[in-house]
Amino acid sequence: MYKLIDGKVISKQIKDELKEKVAGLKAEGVEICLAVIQVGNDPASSVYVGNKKKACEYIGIGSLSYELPEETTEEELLALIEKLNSDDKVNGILVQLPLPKHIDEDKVIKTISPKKDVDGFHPMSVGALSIGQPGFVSCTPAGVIQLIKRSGIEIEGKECVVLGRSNIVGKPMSMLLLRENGTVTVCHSRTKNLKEVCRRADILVVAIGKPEMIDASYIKEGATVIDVGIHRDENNKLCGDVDFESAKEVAGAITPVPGGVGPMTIAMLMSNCVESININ
Ligand SMILES: Nc1nc(=O)c2c([nH]1)NC[C@@H]1CN(c3ccc(C(=O)N[C@@H](CCC(=O)O)C(=O)O)cc3)C=[N+]21
Repeated sequence: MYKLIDGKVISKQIKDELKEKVAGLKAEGVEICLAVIQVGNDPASSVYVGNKKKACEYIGIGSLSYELPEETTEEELLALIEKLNSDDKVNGILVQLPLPKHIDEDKVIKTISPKKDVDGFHPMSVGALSIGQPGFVSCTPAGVIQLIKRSGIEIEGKECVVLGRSNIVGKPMSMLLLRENGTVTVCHSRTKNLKEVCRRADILVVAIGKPEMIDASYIKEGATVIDVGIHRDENNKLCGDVDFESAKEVAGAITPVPGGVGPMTIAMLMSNCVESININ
């Protein structure tokens, strides 16, 4: 019998803890504010941005939202970021990705002050994580660590396999598992014997970006399986990178999609916003 790792329940716990902290800070006269920038009106992005604003409201964090037209130039976006960088009332800046093709994402990410980089995407934040110095940690991998720990699953000494090597998930995920004293293997689309490598894992984190690719045959009996993927099929139904129905037959603990990692990403964004007061 598998244990369902419920991201809705755990993210609610975290948000409630943050809400209390924020109320305490308010009583001392400290206000927190997140600026959210969206360029264009991709419907999926609008849903995420809306969820972030709702979470801010719930916790008591102020939010400024900038909905810029698709034709916004890179210069205009960078100028807005510079303005928010030097605005003392703004603690965190989030630029929703992906951006329209005419805007250089790397340039945008580098322009956000590392002190306000609540997404943890700035090279300074990534570098700090890799050498164990304080800085913002990318929200999705941070959320995965919370899911594992708050489910009472130990990471130290475990075989951890991360499937995927993106800058936003796979790479920071491997650094975080290492920080927790896991033994970490990162694999990807060119890995030989992928199935065998995955089957070594006590903890398997899947962020490969292929709908329902990982079935029971990739999973060791009793392993913890965390599914970072999120896809929408032709009937608008959400699914992950893991074939849940198959995987649950062998996994010891597993996250669903939706209701797994997704809600944690937003909870950890809120956590980074609260953390930002120690950095400013
Ligand atoms: N600068 C930036 N930072 C991000 O953190 C960022 C981004 N850009 N661009 C897009 C991705 C995606 N992302 C998600 C957040 C919440 C859910 C989430 O709450 N998912 C729900 C389902 C939501 C639904 O119904 O669509 C769930 O899995 O249960 C999913 C995905 C943050 N991202």
